[in-house]
Amino acid sequence: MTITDLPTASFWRPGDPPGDRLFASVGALDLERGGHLPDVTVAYETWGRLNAARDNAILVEHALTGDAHVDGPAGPGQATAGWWDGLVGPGGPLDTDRWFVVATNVLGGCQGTTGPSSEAADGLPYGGSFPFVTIRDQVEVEARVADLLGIHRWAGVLGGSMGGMRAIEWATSHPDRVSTCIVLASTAYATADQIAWCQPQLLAIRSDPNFHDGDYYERGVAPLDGLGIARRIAHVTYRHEGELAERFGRDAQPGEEPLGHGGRFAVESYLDHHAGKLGARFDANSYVVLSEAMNSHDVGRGRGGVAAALAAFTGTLVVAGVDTDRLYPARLSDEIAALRPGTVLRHISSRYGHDGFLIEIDRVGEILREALEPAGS
Ligand SMILES: CC(=O)SCCNC(=O)CCNC(=O)[C@H](O)C(C)(C)COP(=O)(O)OP(=O)(O)OC[C@H]1O[C@@H](n2cnc3c(N)ncnc32)[C@H](O)[C@@H]1OP(=O)(O)O
Ligand SMILES: N[C@@H](CCO)C(=O)O
Repeated sequence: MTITDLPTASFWRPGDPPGDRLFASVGALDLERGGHLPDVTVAYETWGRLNAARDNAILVEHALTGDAHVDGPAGPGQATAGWWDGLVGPGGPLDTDRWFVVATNVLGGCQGTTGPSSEAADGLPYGGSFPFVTIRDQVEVEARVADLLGIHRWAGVLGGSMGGMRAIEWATSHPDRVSTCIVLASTAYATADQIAWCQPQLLAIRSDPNFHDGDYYERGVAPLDGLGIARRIAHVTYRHEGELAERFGRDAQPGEEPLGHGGRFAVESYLDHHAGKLGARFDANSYVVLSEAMNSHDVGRGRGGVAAALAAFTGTLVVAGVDTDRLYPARLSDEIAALRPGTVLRHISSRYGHDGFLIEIDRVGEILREALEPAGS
């Protein structure tokens, strides 16, 4: 296994410079559900310095469409600033004077880590032949990156939504390698409701005539209609009904007449906008692979249930739900706390719903500071 500054996998922008991302080559991987990847590369970013004792490292886990660029200005090849801007830096909640912060792009993704758009052994992108990966596989890959960086035990592993799934899986499958685990707007297992919302999204992508069972890269046309519909469905679940009512009500999109053919309500235009934005930065195959990985999530699967699985973790577990989250309702955080004695239960109050874990930066910062303080003092 090696660390290199050369990318071996990327999507949309194969000619883009690597920016400030780093790349770790973690070797071949046998997957939980039987697939095999001969050569896995992980894109990651770091902030701060690893201390001599190698005990000040924090792993930040991104959500479904996030990436390793947690904080900082937009770099070369990066469309936006970090998705948690303001949390990482000197004096910040993830204080880089104290912590060495690491963020990896997830296995199966499309922002530098091996995924369906990466080159397979035949020199062509995997496309539809990319194997089924689970959250456990993703954590296994991250454990190899930790090995490469010389980090045996993380002072903290934290994330929201799909990132929270990986965080709690870390605490479960590597209990001796995590001091503090922070799980935001997430769950110990994918619920029936989450799997149900996912199904029409995957159907939309797979029904797009440009999908071709995932083998569309060589054809030069991506299944953006399907991906866009998936994002629209998902985005509604990420926001709160009351927020949409307050922001958009029954307003017409300016210049359009929704009470007739073709005109849109403002909220429809808003969803169209988010669909277009995602299509410009994300791969439909990765969307499918990561959605199915989320559906696989259950820390208790094959381990005697959630409570038995979490019993092995003796570090600090902090969970926080968003009070208006209809996709990962706060009751799922409460449930983790009930099943695992000693869990610290916090809440994030937000008008935005699930996306509150991305938007309520001040509250998230408070929770992180409080959670990490004992471990670092
Ligand atoms: C390298 C990278 O790209 S990193 C990106 C990684 N991103 C992530 O991990 C998270 C993905 N992002 C998200 O989930 C969401 O975008 C969030 C949570 C960040 C959005 O949070 P918010 O700040 O609440 O944004 P909101 O949902 O209100 O959307 C604002 C956008 O809608 C647009 N909008 C608002 N109303 C309308 C309307 N009626 N019609 C069209 N567009 C509209 C705004 O102009 C704005 O556009 P912009 O984002 O292009 O500037
Ligand atoms: N808005 C988030 C939601 C997923 O939790 C994302 O796109 O990653």
